[in-house]
Amino acid sequence: MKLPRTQAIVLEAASATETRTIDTIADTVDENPTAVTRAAFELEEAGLLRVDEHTAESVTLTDEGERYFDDGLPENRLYWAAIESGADETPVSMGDLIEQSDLDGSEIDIALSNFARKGYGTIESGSVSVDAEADPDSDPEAAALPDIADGTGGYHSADVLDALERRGLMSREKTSVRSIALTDDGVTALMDGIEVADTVGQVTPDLLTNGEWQDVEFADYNVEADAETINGGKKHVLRRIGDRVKTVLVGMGFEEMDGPHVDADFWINDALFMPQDHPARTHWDRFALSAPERIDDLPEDLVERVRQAHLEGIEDGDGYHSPWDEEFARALALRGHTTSLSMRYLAGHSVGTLEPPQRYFSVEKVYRNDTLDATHLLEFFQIEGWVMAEDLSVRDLMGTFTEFYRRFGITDIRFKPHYNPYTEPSFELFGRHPTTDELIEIGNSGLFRPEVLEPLGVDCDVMAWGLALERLAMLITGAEDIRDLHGTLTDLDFLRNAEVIH
Ligand SMILES: N[C@@H](Cc1ccccc1)C(=O)O
Repeated sequence: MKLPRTQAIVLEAASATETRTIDTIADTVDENPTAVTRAAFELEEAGLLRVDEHTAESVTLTDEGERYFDDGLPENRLYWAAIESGADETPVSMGDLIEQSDLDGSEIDIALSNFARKGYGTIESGSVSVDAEADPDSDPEAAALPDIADGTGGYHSADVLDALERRGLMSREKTSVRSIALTDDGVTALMDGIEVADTVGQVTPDLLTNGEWQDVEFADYNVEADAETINGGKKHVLRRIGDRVKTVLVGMGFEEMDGPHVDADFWINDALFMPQDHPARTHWDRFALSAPERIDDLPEDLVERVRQAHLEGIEDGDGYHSPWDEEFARALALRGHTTSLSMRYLAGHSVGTLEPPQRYFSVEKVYRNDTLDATHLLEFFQIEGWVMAEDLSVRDLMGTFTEFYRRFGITDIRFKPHYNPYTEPSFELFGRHPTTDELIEIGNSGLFRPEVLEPLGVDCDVMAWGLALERLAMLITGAEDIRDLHGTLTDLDFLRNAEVIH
């Protein structure tokens, strides 16, 4: 029988009496496992081999585990230091021991709790005594570390592996292992003799340049063969959705704004007619800067007009009549919303005075001192936007959102009357989560009040909004916990597989 080279050597390396893993075969024939897998599936198709698949668990040391493998477990180091200080005869002061054992920071706590757990001795009112009979070197956790390090740790008892995993010294990973064995037909084929056919599995640069590709016979390509999954680098799902949002908004005629992440309270709050004693302006909610503490320059005329609006109100309105302090307005903080950018643009401070009609947006990070939970992060992306035109109404606002979300396949949008110091009327937006069916808040919006617009020098209508990119991402991907999307608890499988419509 004639077989392509890889198939021939794989068949010869296989046995009828025992199954051998692809990795073992790959080692024996000195080929890469992917090529061996491909050949094995082709041989299976020809009825010459059986390919079995099962999942196996492999265990590896974490960085911390590696460290203890090199230096010894902290509790063992404490034990030996104690023995050396004679703590098997008379108790020794803990402070001295810690110094001698060279344990640092978090290792001390780890050493103490495991020392007690493993019965190496007792710790009483600051003194340590050890049990001379204890044998930390044959402690099963210590004994498992070298084996895990060289890849044979899987044979240790589940209890020991569990304990190491709980301590964060080891992690388990499931891998799928394929093994092969000869079928009867395979044995017969081998006995009849195998010849290597001149087929080529892959086009190489050499074949192309020397022209041989014209003469060689190519191996059939099995598109159904199970191949190794390669997780290549890709843009983060949130970034992909953010990019899509930008494309959609640009398509709807919007231009992009940018500006500082750290900004003066003046732009973040005062220009928005947020009273200086508003609860959101306390240290509870904002991340204030200590160096530098204040912005150097603010546009003086504008500051004066904003101050007037706060104190006395504008023509048809009434101000807050509460104190307004320019120093307070100069304080710097991480922006809690990107409406600071809208203020800079509307004031003519970023790209000069703007005449209606205008449409602007940004998809940028904002920072809030919130409590982390399934729907809140301390930093998130806001989709800020505004439209400046004559005679805008709530209908325009709703129409814009309906249009925007429709581009992402989201058609069930609800509006709830709301209050913002800077918009009137104001609406919160809700969207239905595709898997939980719950309505989740996805944004906040409204028409800027004259108290905001007049000092900025804008004499037509401006409707505006701040939408949460992460919430949009939850609606698009079905993620139920925002922490799956970014942060330290991200679900890697989710990030690898989540689809974003482009
Ligand atoms: N700044 C608001 C969003 C918003 C922007 C503009 C107008 C109305 C609302 C928020 O962060 O929730």
